[in-house]
Amino acid sequence: MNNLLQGINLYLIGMMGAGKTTIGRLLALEMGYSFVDTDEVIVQAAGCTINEIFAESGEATFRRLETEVLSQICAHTRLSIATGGGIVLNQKNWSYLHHGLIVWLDAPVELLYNRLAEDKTRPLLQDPDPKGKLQSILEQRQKLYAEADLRIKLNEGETPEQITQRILEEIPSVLKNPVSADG
Ligand SMILES: Nc1ncnc2c1ncn2[C@@H]1O[C@H](COP(=O)(O)OP(=O)(O)OP(=O)(O)O)[C@@H](O)[C@H]1O
Ligand SMILES: O=C(O)C1=C[C@@H](O)[C@@H](O)[C@H](O)C1
Ligand SMILES: [Mg+2]
Repeated sequence: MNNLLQGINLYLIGMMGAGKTTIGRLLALEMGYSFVDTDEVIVQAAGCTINEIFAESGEATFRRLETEVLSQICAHTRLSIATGGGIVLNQKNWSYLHHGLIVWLDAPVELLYNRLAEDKTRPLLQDPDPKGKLQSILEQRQKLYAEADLRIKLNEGETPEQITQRILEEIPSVLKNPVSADG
């Protein structure tokens, strides 16, 4: 699997809770890539949590940091990158994402809700109606996520390992110059 993408970066996009961080780590291991998570880089650089950045500086500041981090990451190769769920909102980010292969983890709202109902680390879900909020965010972003090179529809009950294998199997179908089995 080490030569599957010939060094180009793989970017995972999708809603919060879709599994970008979880699957991104596994893909990195399988492909012999390093793993980077834009949310984690932002937290390390800012020295505080995403909740704190949103509360103290606002979402616009978080989005600026996100773009800055992405611009630096995309200068590197051989990376599997888990992005933040809102990375698709800024048009400028697409110029960076398109340096690599973009994979959309497309999860239904019900699945996202089941995973995140007890999770307090996503500021946008601290809402009296978190399921309704997930639904409205997905409606706003659906068309943007659909700009990905590869869409992976997720089903309840599928393990991270199974999803990772499915992505690896589907990647060759969207490569312009796929690597042959022996190359
Ligand atoms: N296939 C799966 N089956 C069951 N649980 C999963 C699966 N994938 C991820 N999870 C769990 O769902 C939660 C959210 O996953 P993860 O943090 O990877 O999502 P994310 O897309 O990175 O979200 P965010 O955009 O907020 O960073 C985690 O608790 C993770 O362990
Ligand atoms: O969907 C979103 O807008 C977000 C998703 C997370 O990954 C974090 O980037 C943050 O909580 C915002
Ligand atoms: Mg994540």
